[in-house]
Amino acid sequence: MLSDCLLNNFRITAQIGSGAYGLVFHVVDILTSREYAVKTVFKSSSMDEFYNKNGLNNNSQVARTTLLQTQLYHFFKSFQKKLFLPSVDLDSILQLTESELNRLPHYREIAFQLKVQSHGNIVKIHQVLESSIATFIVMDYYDRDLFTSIVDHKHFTNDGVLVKKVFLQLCSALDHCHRLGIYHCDIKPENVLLDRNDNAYLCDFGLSTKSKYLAPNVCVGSSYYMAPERILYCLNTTTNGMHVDECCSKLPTDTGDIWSLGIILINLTCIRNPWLKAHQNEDNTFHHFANDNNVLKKILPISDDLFSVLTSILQLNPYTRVDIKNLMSQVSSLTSFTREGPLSQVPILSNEVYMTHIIRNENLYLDGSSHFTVDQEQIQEQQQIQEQQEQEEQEEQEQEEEGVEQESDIPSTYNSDGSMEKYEYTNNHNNTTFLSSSIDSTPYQSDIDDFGASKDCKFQQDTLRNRLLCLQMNFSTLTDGSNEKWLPDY
Ligand SMILES: Nc1ncnc2c1ncn2[C@@H]1O[C@H](COP(=O)(O)OP(=O)(O)OP(=O)(O)O)[C@@H](O)[C@H]1O
Repeated sequence: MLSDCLLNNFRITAQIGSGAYGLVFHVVDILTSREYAVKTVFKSSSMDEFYNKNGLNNNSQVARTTLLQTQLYHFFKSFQKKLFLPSVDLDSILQLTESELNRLPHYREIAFQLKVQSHGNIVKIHQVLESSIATFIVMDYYDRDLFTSIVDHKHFTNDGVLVKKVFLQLCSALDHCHRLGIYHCDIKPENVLLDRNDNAYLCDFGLSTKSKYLAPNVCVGSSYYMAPERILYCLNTTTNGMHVDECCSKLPTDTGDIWSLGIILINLTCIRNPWLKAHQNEDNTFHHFANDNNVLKKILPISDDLFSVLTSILQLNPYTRVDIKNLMSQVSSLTSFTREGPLSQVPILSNEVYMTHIIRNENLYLDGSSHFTVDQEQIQEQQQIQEQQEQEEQEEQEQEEEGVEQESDIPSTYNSDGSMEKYEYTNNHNNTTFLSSSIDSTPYQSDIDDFGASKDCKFQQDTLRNRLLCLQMNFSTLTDGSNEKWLPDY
């Protein structure tokens, strides 16, 4: 519908993605013939006006994409299909203060991505164009995402080095984000893009946050990949030989991302998800895993080596999860992913392979024993970041003490696209969790600073994800007989 529309020097060729408040287009620069992706984020005020004017209920997810397309079409049409828009200085976006970001919530995603995009495995933003109804984010374009590549193309089934490469690049990108104080919170294969040489690029910072800690049960992310403490925080959990303190009022955000990496590692090696959600009461498989993690070996064709890596990632206690550097070291040293088949033998990565194909622009390197060491420059950079974070935390604390109202940096900007189903959890004081389908337009309402309060939180479940097989079975039957019959073909 929008093909042949011109946005400055970019010709729109096709729509390649959609969200509740946004659409993603493939465009070609008519001056250089280079391809780009343009994410169009509609301003919530313009959306509300549009819905009200047309007497529409903005809760209908199915209708949303069409409405966004229609609104954009009319906008282009009123300018003879040629829009000439001013670009916003990228440095000025990086300088936006917390209160400015609260007034311009759709700029939060852009600001966070700009902050981390110097890493070679993060999608780069080139321009931000501003109009009255939407902001257009011009980014590098990649024609495959990791989900399609794993599930549809079966691209990783025969190539253990490729699994390591993509996984380690993703780890490296995430480590970079965490070192800069940005926590992605929506790590999943759909948010990892691949270039023609199978290099991975992390995208979609729409749910990312600067909060180093989140209250238990603050649900943020996509259900299959979400860490258990974001879904149902168990008091006095003692499973898997660990103990989560009952009094814990805040939990680290970074280790939630690490949990998601563990699920991606399972996707890459087994082409399946272990459970629909890490909820002990509502997910049978996860419930059994929480009582005995050896279940993973029964439900997945994984080698003992991979099992031990997964055990270090999928710790119920967020504080005992492996850190990213150790995880990278463990994965690069793995000699097998599965018990049988092409992934049952995988080479250990040499320093050279690691440096050339995996880390590229980073300062990390492997020493002879395959452990990561960090150079002096990196240590200094980390110290500076840590000092800056400590200063920010101190300022926040001072503000709190002075009674200044805290501003949450949980995104509250725009919805997920029609392909996602959203579910709302309300966790009350009795620790009873209700599940109800929600088509509310605001993804997250939690006040993250009010740790004591009951939490209203919502998270998304991508219906398309059902293409990735999930092991949902009658567990007594599983433990009864041969496991193989429960393993879907792949
Ligand atoms: N730079 C890009 N190159 C190619 N495709 C892209 C790019 N950015 C996004 N896409 C495509 O558009 C889809 C939606 O993009 P993105 O996830 O950033 O938007 P969103 O509105 O936040 O969606 P969601 O609600 O599903 O998270 C992606 O899954 C991907 O298929």
